[in-house]
Amino acid sequence: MAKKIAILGSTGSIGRSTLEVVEAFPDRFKVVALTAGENIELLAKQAEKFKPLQVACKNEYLAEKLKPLLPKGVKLLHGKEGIIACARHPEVESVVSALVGSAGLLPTFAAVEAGKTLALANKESLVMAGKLLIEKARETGSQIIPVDSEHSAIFQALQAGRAQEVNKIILTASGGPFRERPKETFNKITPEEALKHPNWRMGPKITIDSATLMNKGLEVIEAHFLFNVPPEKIDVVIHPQSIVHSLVEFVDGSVIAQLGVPDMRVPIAYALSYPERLPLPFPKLDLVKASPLTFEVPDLEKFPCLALAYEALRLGGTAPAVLNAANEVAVEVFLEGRLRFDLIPEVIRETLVRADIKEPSSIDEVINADIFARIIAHQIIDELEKD
Ligand SMILES: NC(=O)C1=CN([C@@H]2O[C@H](COP(=O)(O)OP(=O)(O)OC[C@H]3O[C@@H](n4cnc5c(N)ncnc54)[C@H](OP(=O)(O)O)[C@@H]3O)[C@@H](O)[C@H]2O)C=CC1
Ligand SMILES: CC(=O)[C@@H](O)[C@H](O)COP(=O)(O)O
Ligand SMILES: [Mn+2]
Repeated sequence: MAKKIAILGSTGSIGRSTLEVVEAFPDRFKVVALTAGENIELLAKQAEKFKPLQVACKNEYLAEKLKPLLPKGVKLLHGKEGIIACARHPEVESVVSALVGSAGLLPTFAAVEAGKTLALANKESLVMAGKLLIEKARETGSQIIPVDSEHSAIFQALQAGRAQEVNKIILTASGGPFRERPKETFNKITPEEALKHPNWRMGPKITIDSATLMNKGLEVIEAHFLFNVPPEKIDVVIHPQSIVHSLVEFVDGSVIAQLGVPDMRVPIAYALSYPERLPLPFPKLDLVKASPLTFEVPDLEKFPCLALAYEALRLGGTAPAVLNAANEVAVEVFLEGRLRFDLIPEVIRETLVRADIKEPSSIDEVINADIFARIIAHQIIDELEKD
């Protein structure tokens, strides 16, 4: 029987890679629902090809434009409610959460609330509301399987031992495009330069996060919530080749790693087929060609975002949500050309100082923290513009 899936964010980098996996295994997966933001032309093409029961896009205006492009019989929804309805669709077994940023929080939470298996790419939802999401998953029996390459690697490596035998988790980071660039020139970095990731083709937001190392910071927080490991047992090591996707060190000193070519279709397929492995028809790793594999200590002075993420995780409560919101604002404004690259961490640091941090008891409280942090971050950017 084909597994029935919903893909939230099917027009994005992860969404499109997921559909390539589905296309390679048409008997294994049936697309029930697809959602897009603004790219309704691509959504219409995907609907034509994969024949979902239901689709949703960002708003009513776009839905009106999408309507005539859709094949007959496909139900059309829009807005947050429409995307949430796709996540909760009664026929859906697995939800791929591939929205970017805080827009992913409510649909991801809805999938977990509905007890779906969650193939999670949208790391921001775990960063914002990790404790609440994990608690809800326990309550509903929803299984969360990571799609993020490092977390997929850790998820696989953890299967080599027991929870109490884990000494530490080691996340690998490529170091991004500015690993070797002198810090004194960071004020001159352009969006075009920062959008050139050395190893992965990804959406713009995560590509900038990789360039600041905030992506690794978000991944430390993601790992903490997914695997219930304290921050002091989560290390980051720079590995410029992105072949070793991450590692787990056990109490006996054994270190178990997962390796592979940098291709997101591999962790996506694993998250969809787990515990099975699919015979993927994609390029495999040639160890000799990939050599040498090298490792370095991250430079926290050059890349303060990583240290800020550890700090937010240690502060707890709404601090990771505040960090995430400030980062989303700073990245957006940087991409608009209105904020210097080297000021991204300054905006985040100052937002954390000014925000009111507390323990959230509901998703609504997390969303409030996100809204207030965005206001503060914009104020800080306005102040910086005046200087
Ligand atoms: N790309 C990668 O290789 C990896 C990504 N991730 C994570 O996966 C997630 C997705 O990343 P990626 O695929 O690169 O991002 P993209 O920007 O490529 O895609 C984002 C998707 O979300 C949709 N979207 C954005 N905003 C909204 C909104 N407000 N309402 C509805 N839909 C919206 C976009 O729609 P549209 O384009 O139609 O506007 C698109 O389908 C992120 O959390 C990222 O950190 C993790 C590991 C690797
Ligand atoms: C593919 C993936 O999982 C990304 O999160 C990737 O790891 C980004 O690369 P960096 O290691 O440069 O952040
Ligand atoms: Mn990753």
